[in-house]
Amino acid sequence: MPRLHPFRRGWLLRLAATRRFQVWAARIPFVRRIARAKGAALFDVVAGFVNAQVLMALVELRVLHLLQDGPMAVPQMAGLCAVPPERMQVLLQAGAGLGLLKRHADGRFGLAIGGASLLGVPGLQAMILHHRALYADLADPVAFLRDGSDTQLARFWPYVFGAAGAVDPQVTATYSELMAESQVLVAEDTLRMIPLTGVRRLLDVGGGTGAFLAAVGRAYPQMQLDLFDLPVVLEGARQRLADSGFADRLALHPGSFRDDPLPVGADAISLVRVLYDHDDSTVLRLLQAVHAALPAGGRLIISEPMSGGAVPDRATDVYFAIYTMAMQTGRTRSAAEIEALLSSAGFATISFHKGFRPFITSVITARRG
Ligand SMILES: C[S@@+](CC[C@H](N)C(=O)[O-])C[C@H]1O[C@@H](n2cnc3c(N)ncnc32)[C@H](O)[C@@H]1O
Repeated sequence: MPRLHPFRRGWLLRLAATRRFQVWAARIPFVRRIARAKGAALFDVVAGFVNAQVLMALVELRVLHLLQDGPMAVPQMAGLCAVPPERMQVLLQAGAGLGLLKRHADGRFGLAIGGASLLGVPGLQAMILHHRALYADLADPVAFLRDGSDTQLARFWPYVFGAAGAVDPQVTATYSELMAESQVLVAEDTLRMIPLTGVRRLLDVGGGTGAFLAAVGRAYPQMQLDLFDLPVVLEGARQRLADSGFADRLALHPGSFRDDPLPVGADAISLVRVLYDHDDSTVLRLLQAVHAALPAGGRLIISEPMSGGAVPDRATDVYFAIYTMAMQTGRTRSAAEIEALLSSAGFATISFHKGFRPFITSVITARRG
């Protein structure tokens, strides 16, 4: 829609909210098309939670897996999923409505391309299932907004609160697995946007079990790799990376960036999906520590989903902003906010690279002057 003067825009908004306008709009062909598109978009928002819960049920009941070898009849699926047949029919029909399943002429249901693709995205099913905690927190959204001090999601991810060693290894393993699986797409996009040619040694701070470094290691066979994360997380990384094929160029540095200095010697440092877990003062201290650990001209790469800021973004300003709010400790920042923190920490030559899938990641690079 063309940009309107604020006065005319206010008038248009008041008009659009009247029933008379909507009746008129439905009669005029061109306006009717726009009104229908706006109506459909609005309905998508209204239906969003139900769509998401249908998806949750399909994943939890492993419906997509069950249909991997071919279409099945509703009674058979009902038996396998222990759901009454008439309810299973509704669920499968809903899955087809969402484009995940296909309803065949004989009434059986099979996988559609959408459902098959979902099975192919690494970590996506585990991600979907962990949303149970977020949805529980959002069951009363107004209560959540007024006082979000006790959320299930924060309990799901206790590592962000804990100092090194304060976290249960079992919980850490679950969390690290989820992070490592979902890291594949983040690494793919980050490395596509930011070639690391010329980097001799990369330190990945908060690098989890090393999934990002593994992708870097494969793409840059000469690069030395350093991984810094909480001791309990690096325990998991050690086993994972032992037979990765580049253990000889990888050094693990257990520690907490809240309390310990960062190792020096790398000419580039990456922070992948780290900043949005923490408040501004922790982020500023971390960026100052990164600045201190880099040599003059050293490079920092920040990769995470970012708010659209002045131009609100559908994915990051809804999903990630609410998600990080439920996490309680951090927030989804815009590129401009991260850039301001980088400047305060002493960085120069800061540039923003908007992701081609902003819901996966965007990147900011900066240099120590
Ligand atoms: C959201 S995860 C991202 C992991 C990985 N970079 C990725 O994108 O998959 C955040 C990481 O920061 C680490 N982390 C949190 N607090 C930390 C601290 N105080 N010191 C070091 N690492 C920390 C966590 O253990 C976790 O591995």
